[in-house]
Amino acid sequence: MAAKTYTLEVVKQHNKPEDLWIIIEGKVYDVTKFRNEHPGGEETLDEVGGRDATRDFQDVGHSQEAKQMLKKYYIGDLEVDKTCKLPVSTTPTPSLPPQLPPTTTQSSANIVKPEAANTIIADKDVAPPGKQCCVLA
Ligand code: HEM
Repeated sequence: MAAKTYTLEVVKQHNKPEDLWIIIEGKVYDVTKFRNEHPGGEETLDEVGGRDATRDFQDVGHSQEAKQMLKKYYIGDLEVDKTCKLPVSTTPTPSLPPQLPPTTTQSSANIVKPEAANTIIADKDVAPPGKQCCVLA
């Protein structure tokens, strides 16, 4: 069954100690029950409630055990805003013009190579690293 998805607007509403959700790497976690048990403190989680805590979570250098614990609090995925420009790794390959086989009058140097086309698109259309879409903004 497909995972439940939540928009950022919905997640934002769960930002109170008695109703606390956070986002880590595009996944939504309900940490309401965990906040009292968090070894890093309740306030730490309160501060990131209702928003993307990916960077905060990574900056601490959480152990493998901590990463395993995430599963317990997972409630669904963040719905991707389709109007956002995502990093190139998640952008579907753009459709390219059909490539004609080289003829005697057309040198292969004139054919647009898919890698080259991607490079141009990545240069002007993709959000700079660290500014991932609207989520971390
Ligand atoms: C569901 C999400 C989270 C889980 C399951 C979790 C779990 C843990 C665990 C098990 C530890 C003990 C140390 C370790 O094993 O790495 C820890 C420590 C800590 N966590 Fe989290 N954590 C979560 C989210 C966060 C977030 C979002 C932040 C920052 C905003 C944070 C900040 C800290 C800090 C500051 C410590 C103390 C590190 C230290 O004393 O060295 N945690 N966490």
